[in-house]
Amino acid sequence: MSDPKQKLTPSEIADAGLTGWHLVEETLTAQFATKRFTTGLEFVNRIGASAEEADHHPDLTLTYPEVAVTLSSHDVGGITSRDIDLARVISEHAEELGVSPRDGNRS
Ligand SMILES: C[C@H](O)[C@H](O)[C@H]1CNC2=NC(N)=NC(=O)C2=N1
Repeated sequence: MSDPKQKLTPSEIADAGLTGWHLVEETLTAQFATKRFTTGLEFVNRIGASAEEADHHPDLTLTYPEVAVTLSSHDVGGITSRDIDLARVISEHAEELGVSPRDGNRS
């Protein structure tokens, strides 16, 4: 899982063991229950900063009371280690803010 340009297989993605993230049509998606709009906004800002740092960018939807995240690597048309790494960072931000993934299923 080290080559950031290598498209990962569904089983490699499952092996990453990401809680709350789901494989949907070549993307990795998660919904986080934020309870308050301002918490969602802070969550989105932290994700944005990490995305800039990584130079890898998710699709984000901020609503009340949820933030939806979709990750994929546009250049290869699928999921790479860049998405897995960013998903982990996003899950860490969620934990720090007390934001929980909508369910605990693994992808
Ligand atoms: C040059 C720069 O690294 C690329 O354009 C990056 C920027 N952010 C990106 N984000 C995502 N999700 N996929 C990409 O292929 C991508 N490419």
